[in-house]
Amino acid sequence: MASSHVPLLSLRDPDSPAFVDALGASFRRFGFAMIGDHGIDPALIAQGWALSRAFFALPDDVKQRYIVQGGAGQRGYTPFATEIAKGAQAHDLKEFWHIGRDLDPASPLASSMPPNIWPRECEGFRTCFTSLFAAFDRAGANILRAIARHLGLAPDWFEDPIRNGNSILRLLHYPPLDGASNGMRAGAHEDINLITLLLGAEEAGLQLRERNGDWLAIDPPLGALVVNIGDMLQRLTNHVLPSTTHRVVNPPAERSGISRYSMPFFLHLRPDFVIEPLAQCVDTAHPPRDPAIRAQDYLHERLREIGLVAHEGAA
Ligand SMILES: O=C(O)CCC(=O)C(=O)O
Ligand SMILES: [Fe+2]
Repeated sequence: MASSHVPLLSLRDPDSPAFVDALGASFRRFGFAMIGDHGIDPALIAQGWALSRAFFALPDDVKQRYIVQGGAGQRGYTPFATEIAKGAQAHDLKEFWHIGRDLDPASPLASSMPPNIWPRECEGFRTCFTSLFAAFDRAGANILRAIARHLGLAPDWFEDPIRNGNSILRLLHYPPLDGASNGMRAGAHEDINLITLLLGAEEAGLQLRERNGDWLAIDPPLGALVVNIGDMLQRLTNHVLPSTTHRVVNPPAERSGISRYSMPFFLHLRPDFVIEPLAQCVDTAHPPRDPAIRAQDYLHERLREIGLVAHEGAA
């Protein structure tokens, strides 16, 4: 079979027609892109990795103090084997920490974006991840400018829809496998949000599902950003840009004693933004596929499906 791979792009000039074309082509083909030159400070990223390792190395009873009861895993700590991919039999073999946007508590959006919590045990955590959140937010906005151009929209089209977006920075830890583990590091799923920016995929395991059903390993060079389309952008573009199914498979025996760490930034729309297919992506041959829905309502529907929001009556 002809080899296919996700090309490595540079974000040095996000408005250049060459970048816009290459990014658009990669997203249409794979729903994924790889960006080497993303502009996020390597020293800040290195500090982020060190703090993530330090937090997950804490004893379970300490980590569990940072579970936000009734918070749908949107802030703080979510223990090992809590999240489950939609329709999967076994829970994911991962634990994670979520950081959201620091919003003025008086903002009308504050009810759908709870305040952050911070682990006392890890000095510098708040400062580092507040800066990293802002850096991912900027890189994401640049990628969305290129996506807007690719779709024939004004380059600043996404600026207002993502202002005060309900984005989340996730620190992920996939612990060593003991051999008896039932399930997968992350079962096959699609991301809920607009686009995802992921660091850490150089430790093998991430795979995307090609249109023909084959699984394709994502193998970025050290430090590169893996970017993928989520369901909200798929809905907005009437499926022109596909939200591609992906998973994280368990390592071979010789790597199974090693933790895997990754850091996805789920870039979300403003909670009150209404997602409906763009006129640029609809014609008689391609009628609208999905009904209009508020970003916040869609998020809640999906969080229930993956086990993070309790079912009706249990909340
Ligand atoms: O850890 C990875 O490489 C991917 C994580 C992922 O797909 C997710 O958290 O949605
Ligand atoms: Fe994902």
